[in-house]
Amino acid sequence: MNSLTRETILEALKGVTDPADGKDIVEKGMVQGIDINGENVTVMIGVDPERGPALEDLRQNAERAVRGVNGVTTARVALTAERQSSGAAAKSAGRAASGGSGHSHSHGHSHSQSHGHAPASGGQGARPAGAAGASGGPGAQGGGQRPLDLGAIRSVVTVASGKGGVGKSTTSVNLALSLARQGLNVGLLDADIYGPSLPRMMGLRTAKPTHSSKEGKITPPSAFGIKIMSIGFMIDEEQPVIWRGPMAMGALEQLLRDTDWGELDVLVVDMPPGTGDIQLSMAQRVPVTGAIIVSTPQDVALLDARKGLNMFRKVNVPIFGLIENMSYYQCPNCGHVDHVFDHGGAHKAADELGVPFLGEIPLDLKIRLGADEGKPIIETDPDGAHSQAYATIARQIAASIDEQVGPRTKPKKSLFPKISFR
Ligand SMILES: Nc1ncnc2c1ncn2[C@@H]1O[C@H](COP(=O)(O)OP(=O)(O)OP(=O)(O)O)[C@@H](O)[C@H]1O
Repeated sequence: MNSLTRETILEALKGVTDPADGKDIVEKGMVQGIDINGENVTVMIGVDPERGPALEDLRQNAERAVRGVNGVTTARVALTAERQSSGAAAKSAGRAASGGSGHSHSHGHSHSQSHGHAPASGGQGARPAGAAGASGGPGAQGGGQRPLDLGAIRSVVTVASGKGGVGKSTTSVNLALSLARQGLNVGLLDADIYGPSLPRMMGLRTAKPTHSSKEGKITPPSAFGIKIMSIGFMIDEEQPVIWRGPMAMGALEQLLRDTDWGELDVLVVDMPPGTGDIQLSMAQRVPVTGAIIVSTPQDVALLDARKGLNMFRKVNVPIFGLIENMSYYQCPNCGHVDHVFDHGGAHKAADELGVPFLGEIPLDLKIRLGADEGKPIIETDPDGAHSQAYATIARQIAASIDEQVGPRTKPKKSLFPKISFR
């Protein structure tokens, strides 16, 4: 059982000072995020982007401090920009200024599980469109936020959950693979910039993106025929300062836009858990074609799932439906089905909330081991019952995509602005 806490990490970081004034970085509110994943700790430190290059010592000191905490095996510290004027943010991200860029980062605190400390995005509405713009204009509420132009990406499907640990990433991976097996060109974006798990789940722990021959673009690693991008590919001890300019959301936008995705029928986005600012920002800035909510059968998770639904509704993102994960346990020997939790809750909730129920995925060791070992069950047991369950859901998603953006046509040429990764 992991005994590491946010408090222990913060305590260690108190010994790290900002060379500008000798004050400790915790006191100064520079610690913007702490993610504890077993014995692996990732810390985000907010700095003025101008000072980024001069603060490598500070970063290394912080990394040493965290590594020195009892129980920590891997410590990663990344510098990110704490404050930017909207003009500077727009320039550095090569995009029109968004409501998210001129925020004041009031919180000097950190997080461990909620992942919810991205800049607030000004609370403005999105224009939820198919990535090709097919369902365009009418969804706008409040204006102000311009969704990114995703060029040759035909649709974007976000996989969200009201709380962590419900199996959202596992579901994203298996649905992406299932969609690919159904003949779609699929990409997978790990939007959980604080606790990225897709590199591990796709067997790409040591993979790295490379520079693309297309100017300003990076070629993402691929696994099982799917292109994957994750901040997890960049955060490591050798190459630690990855996005000192843009803030959390800006980094995510860069990942999205700088990646040479090629032509995709669907980009599956594994959202960070919860319904905080980054999720809202994502839903506003990315032209999401549809959202899927993953929930476990427990009531509390369902309450959280409702929050997730409401968030997407608020920004007019079509909800493709609810999935109940770890729904039941089927004995691998005798086939007996055991409803470990209060089975069927998600189905009932979906009915009450007027959203489609997409299906249920059993609690199964094979699914867990597959995800944890980078060998997703869709690949290891493509014809098994669990893969069939994912396939049934994937077919509904493919149909919903077609409903939103129209049947497959030749994707449009990318209109991404040119930005460089620093
Ligand atoms: N259907 C399932 N059967 C068995 N184990 C599962 C199932 N779905 C997910 N798991 C396991 O549950 C754990 C949490 O899953 P996962 O990381 O996908 O959740 P998450 O909601 O993305 O979590 P986080 O909020 O931390 O990003 C993992 O160990 C995973 O292997």
